[in-house]
Amino acid sequence: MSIMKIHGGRPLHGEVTIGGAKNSVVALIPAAVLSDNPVKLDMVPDILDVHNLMLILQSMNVSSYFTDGVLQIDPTEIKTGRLPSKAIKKLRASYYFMGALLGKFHRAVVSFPGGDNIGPRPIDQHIRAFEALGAHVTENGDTVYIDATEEGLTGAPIFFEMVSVGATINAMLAATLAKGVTTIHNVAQEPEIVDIATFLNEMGANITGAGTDVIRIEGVSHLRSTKTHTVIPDRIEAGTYLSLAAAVGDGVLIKNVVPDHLRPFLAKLQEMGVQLTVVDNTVYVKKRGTLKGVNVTTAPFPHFATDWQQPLTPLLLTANSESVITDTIYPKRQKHITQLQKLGAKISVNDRNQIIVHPTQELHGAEVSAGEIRAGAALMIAGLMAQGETVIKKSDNILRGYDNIERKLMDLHADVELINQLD
Ligand SMILES: CC(=O)N[C@H]1[C@@H](OP(=O)(O)OP(=O)(O)OC[C@H]2O[C@@H](n3ccc(=O)[nH]c3=O)[C@H](O)[C@@H]2O)O[C@H](CO)[C@@H](O)[C@@H]1O
Ligand SMILES: C=C(OP(=O)(O)O)C(=O)O
Repeated sequence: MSIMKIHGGRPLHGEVTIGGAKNSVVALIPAAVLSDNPVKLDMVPDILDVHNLMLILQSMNVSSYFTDGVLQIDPTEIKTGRLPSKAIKKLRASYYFMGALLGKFHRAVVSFPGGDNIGPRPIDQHIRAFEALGAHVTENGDTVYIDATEEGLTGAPIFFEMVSVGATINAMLAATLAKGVTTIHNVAQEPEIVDIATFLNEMGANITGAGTDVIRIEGVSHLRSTKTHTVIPDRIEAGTYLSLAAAVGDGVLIKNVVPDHLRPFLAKLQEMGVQLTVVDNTVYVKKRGTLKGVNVTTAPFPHFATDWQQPLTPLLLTANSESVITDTIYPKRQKHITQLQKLGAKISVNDRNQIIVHPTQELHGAEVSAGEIRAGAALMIAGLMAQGETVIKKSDNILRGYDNIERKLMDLHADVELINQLD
C-alpha cells in the first residue's frame, strides 16, 4: 500500500492534462476479448485498475502490452477457465468479464467483484440481463456460474428496474454476439456507455441508441478490430482537478476535457462563484474569490455524478455559507467525512444521510486514510489546502483511478510525494 505525503497551503498554478476515463477503459479492456484479432487502445490512463485487468487477461492467456498510453491486447490465443479471484477482488469492473466471456464462449465463471466499499452494490440486474438472453445463472459461495452452452444466446428485450452503468455495459457485452435483436430499456446514458458502444461498433457490432435510455443491438457473428480506439477523457478526474484548482489555484488550465460531460459540475462551480473560462476542450480556473455554499444532489447522467461529490466537498468548505450534499446513488458514500474532520473540517451527516458542509476557515495537516478512490481524492485536495503535513494512508485507492497523480500535482507546483510500502 502506498502513502501520499503532502505539504499543503501553497497556491497551485500551471496546466494539467486529463487522461482517459477509468470507468470507460475498465470496460473496454474486458470488451477487447470479444475481438477475433489484436486490439489497440489509446489514451489509456496509467492506473492500478488497468494493471490489475492486465493480470486477469494474462490468466486467460491474453497477452497485453502497455506503454505511453497505448495498450495492445491480443486475445487470439484466449483460453477459458476460472479467473484469478485475488485480481478480480481488486476492482469492481472485473465483473465485465462476465458479459464479455458469456458473449464469446457462452460461459463464464467469475468470482464476485471487489471495488470500492461505498454501500451495497448488488448485481441482480446484470444477472437478469444474462438470463433474458438465455443464460442459466447459479451462484456457489463467492462464484457466479453463467452458462448458455446448450442453446447459445438469443437477443431479447431487457427491462432494467433501475439505471445501472455496470448492468448496461454487461448486457451490451453479452448481447453483441447473440443471435437476433436485443433491446435494453431504462439503460444508463453515461458518456462511458457511449464509448463502449462506439468501440464495439468500430469492431463490427451493430449497436444503436447508446446515450439514450433504450439501446438496440442487432447481434453479429464476430468482431474484428480495424482501428485504434481512443478512450474518452475522464470527466471525474477533470472534476477533481477543477475542484482543486478552485480551492487552492492561482490560475490553472485543465486540458483534454469534454465540456458537455462536465456540464453539471461546471454549473455547480459557477453557482458557487468560481470564475471559469471554457474554450474548446479546455477549462481555465481563475484565482479564487469569495464563494457561496450550494446544494448538490447526485443522480445518473446527465445529472451530477456520485463520483464527483467527494472531490467537491473540500471546495465547499471554503464557501461562506453552508452546503448540503445528497447522494441518491450511494447514500452512505461518506468515507471521507471522518477523515476530513481530522484535518479540521466542519462537516457532519444528518439522519437523512445528507452531508452538511459548514464554512471552515482553515484546515491543518494530519494523518488520514483513503477509504476509497474518491474519498482519497477529497483528502488529497484537502491536504493541498491544509497548513502543514498531511499523510494519506491507503493511497493505492487513489492510484486505482488517478493517472500519474504525483507528476501531475508536481507540475502544478504542489509539494507531494508518493511512497510505496510493501503490503
Ligand atoms: C448510475 C450511476 O450513477 N452509476 C455510478 C455507479 O456505477 P456502478 O456501476 O457502481 O453502479 P450502477 O450504475 O451499476 O448502480 C447504480 C445503482 O443501482 C444499484 N444496482 C446496480 C446494479 C444492480 O444489478 N442492482 C442494483 O441494485 C446500485 O447499488 C446503485 O445504487 O458508481 C460508479 C462508481 O462510483 C459511477 O462511476 C457510476 O456513474
Ligand atoms: C467507486 C468507483 O469505482 P469502482 O466502481 O471501480 O469501485 C469510482 O470510480 O468512483
